[in-house]
Amino acid sequence: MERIMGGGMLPLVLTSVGVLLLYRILVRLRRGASVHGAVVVITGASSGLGKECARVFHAAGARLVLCGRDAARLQEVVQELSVSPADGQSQTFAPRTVVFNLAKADCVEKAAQEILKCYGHIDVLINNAGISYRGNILDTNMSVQRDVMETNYFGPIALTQALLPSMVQRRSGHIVVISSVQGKIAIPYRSAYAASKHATQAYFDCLRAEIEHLGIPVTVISPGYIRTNLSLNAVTGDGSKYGVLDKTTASGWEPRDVAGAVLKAVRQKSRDVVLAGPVPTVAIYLRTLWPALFFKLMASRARKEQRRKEE
Ligand SMILES: NC(=O)C1=CN([C@@H]2O[C@H](COP(=O)(O)OP(=O)(O)OC[C@H]3O[C@@H](n4cnc5c(N)ncnc54)[C@H](OP(=O)(O)O)[C@@H]3O)[C@@H](O)[C@H]2O)C=CC1
Ligand SMILES: CCCCCCCCCCCCCCCC(=O)OCC(=O)COP(=O)(O)O
Repeated sequence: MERIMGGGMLPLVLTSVGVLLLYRILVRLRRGASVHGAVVVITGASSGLGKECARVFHAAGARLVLCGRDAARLQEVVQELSVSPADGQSQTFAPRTVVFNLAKADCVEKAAQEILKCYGHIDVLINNAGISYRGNILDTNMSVQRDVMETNYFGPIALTQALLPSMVQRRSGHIVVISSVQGKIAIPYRSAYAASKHATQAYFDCLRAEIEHLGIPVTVISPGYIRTNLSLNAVTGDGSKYGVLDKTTASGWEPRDVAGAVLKAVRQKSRDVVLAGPVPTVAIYLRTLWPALFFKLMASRARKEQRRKEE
């Protein structure tokens, strides 16, 4: 036995241990940084993707600050999380809540101070809250165009700018925004929504470049359809609620899976993530590489939708 260990076995054991260590290092690098104990702020945490993000970050041991307009719905999420299981060995923390309306400029600065008071600092800001829109530009009030911009663009950037100085001071933090495939391509009858998401993409791309040297990453996530209440809550051209669960939304990705991808993007500090199937992905490339064809396809889509409405 001794002869075997001294001769052929020892190098074999050492090589196996080396390979195992290398494998564990690679797995850890792929998984990225842990969020255990990290202070993670999530806007729009009362439903849909925000609520699922709350679930996965909570399970991973993050200290959450959940934001939304409705205190009672946020408390329901806190209750649900208090009985939801931790991910493996992680210790979990009871979430805090901050209630405010992102579309009201004068509320955001005060809310940012309240958020900072929860733990004294924040590690990750996930700008998730948003509303959608359905309408023909010809019949859409300017007030609706502005309102969608307030919720989807001005609110998130105001919150980001209010929280950023504390991250810069600590030279630590991470800004995430949930945009959409419609931040990369514009589809007909979604003008307010697509414009707000294009503006979001542009702002956070600028921010990424401006703060990279401070070690604060910026992640823009652009999902395709997700099975949430987004279309039910969408506004129409006259400001009334659309109130329909579209087929595209109902057959979209599971919010849980998208939230898992958000956690992965945070751990890996990804810069730009598109979470979509082959058709939207090809459409994004087409918009840049063959715009004339893309515009024809969009015009044809608009005509078809118009005919459907007239039938
Ligand atoms: N579902 C989809 O197909 C897709 C969604 N997205 C994006 O994902 C994000 C989450 O949407 P989703 O979960 O789908 O939709 P939901 O309608 O389920 O959730 C939207 C969330 O935003 C919050 N919110 C809306 N308006 C405001 C406001 N003025 N101030 C503060 N919070 C507000 C709502 O909270 P409350 O009403 O309680 O205040 C709610 O929690 C959005 O940015 C959306 O654009 C991107 C691609 C596809
Ligand atoms: C394989 C050949 C493909 C050729 C490309 C044809 C172009 C087809 C257009 C595809 C359009 C995709 C739109 C996707 C939109 C989307 O995923 O939006 C996500 C949302 O934010 C949903 O919000 P909404 O309120 O609109 O439901």
